[in-house]
Amino acid sequence: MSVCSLYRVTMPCSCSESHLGSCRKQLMFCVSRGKARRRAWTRVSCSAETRTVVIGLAADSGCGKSTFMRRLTSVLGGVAEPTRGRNAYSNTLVGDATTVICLDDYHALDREGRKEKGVTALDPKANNFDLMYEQVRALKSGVAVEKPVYNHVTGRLDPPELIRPPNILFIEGLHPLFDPRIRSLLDFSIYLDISNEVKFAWKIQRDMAERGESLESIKASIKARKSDFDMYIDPQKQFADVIIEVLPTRLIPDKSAPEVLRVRLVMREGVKHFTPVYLFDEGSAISWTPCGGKLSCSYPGIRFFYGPDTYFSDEASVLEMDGQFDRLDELIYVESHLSNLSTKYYGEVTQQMLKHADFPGSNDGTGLFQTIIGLKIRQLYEQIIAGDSSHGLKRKQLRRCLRLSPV
Ligand SMILES: Nc1ncnc2c1ncn2[C@@H]1O[C@H](COP(=O)(O)OP(=O)(O)OP(=O)(O)O)[C@@H](O)[C@H]1O
Ligand SMILES: O=C(CO)[C@H](O)[C@H](O)COP(=O)(O)O
Repeated sequence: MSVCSLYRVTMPCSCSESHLGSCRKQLMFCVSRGKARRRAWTRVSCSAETRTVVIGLAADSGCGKSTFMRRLTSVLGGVAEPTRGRNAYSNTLVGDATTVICLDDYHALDREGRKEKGVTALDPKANNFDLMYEQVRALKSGVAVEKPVYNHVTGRLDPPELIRPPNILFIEGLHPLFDPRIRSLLDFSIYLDISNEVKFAWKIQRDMAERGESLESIKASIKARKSDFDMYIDPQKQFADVIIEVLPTRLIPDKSAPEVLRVRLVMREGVKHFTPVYLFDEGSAISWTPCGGKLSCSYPGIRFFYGPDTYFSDEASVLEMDGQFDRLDELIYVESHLSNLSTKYYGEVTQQMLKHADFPGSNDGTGLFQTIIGLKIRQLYEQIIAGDSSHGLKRKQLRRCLRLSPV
């Protein structure tokens, strides 16, 4: 009887039962005289995959990126927290499955340098796109990086921090969609398009109430950034897969009331792993005023609209919500009329919204659409990983990526 050496092979497989993990199977087999004799599947384990999915979130400063990120990381499992350890001024958030890096960290000119050269942080000259590209590319391929840290308190660059590749990497900031090399690394992209009236209202609320700035200085800062915003930030929306537009309501005639919002979720057609959400009937144009016995609406009420549209000459679907909810638990009524939500169980959108009822925008379309995008990103991630796994099962590829180790 020949002596048999035992080998173990680890290979990917699909893992529907896992939340955000992926599945690895181990095959034990016995080799004698160069031939595999006996084999047995030994273990199926759900574990973090090395594949990093990269999502870009672009918006001007004070447009709700951090608030959006808090919702997203909650939907994706876990709370994203500041990186523990060395730098208290780190801008990075690390969660169980996600890492959020803020692209302010790639400012090539610090506050003093920008002042000397007379440029704003929105100007590409003030940012190091080569390094941004190299580091996002490294993380996407599973390699940790030493990322710079821009310190918003001192206005200087601090010593770099170590960033390990997560399951999902969010790059948020002023320019995630600016450089074509970086755009090519993104699996999905979002642009927050906040109208001037609303941006102004949010900025006043934050910078006056929380940071003690004067109304005059806020106005001056918005004015000083306006031309660079129009030139370098706003055009990025043409490259986004999904755009969330936030505008004043149309429900109150002759008044731009930024406290009541009309929010439009623009979803480009044909985006890989993303199916647009629809109301009642896919592809139809529908206007819906749901305020009746099942949804309490005080003045000025709520109006939904859904229909096909074009965005920068591309086909898109738009879902719009104007107005605000009185009672968040009644959102289930709206949720039950929406399709393609990528929920895992009935009422998941409502449950997520109730969980974070204290976040800004929870009673209007901003919170609702951010939550839906979170669920869509979760599905996108799972589909990408499942795709990798089933490809991994193809024999030729499998041979290339097998890790063969004697037991
Ligand atoms: N959906 C919303 N509804 C109402 N207010 C909001 C909403 N989102 C954000 N805000 C408010 O706007 C202000 C800016 O939000 P946030 O800090 O999330 O923006 P940001 O884009 O991360 O800003 P920065 O880039 O300057 O750090 C905050 O005061 C926040 O409460
Ligand atoms: O636009 C910004 C962030 O999105 C900031 O203005 C930019 O990062 C510069 O920061 P600071 O004003 O703290 O020097």
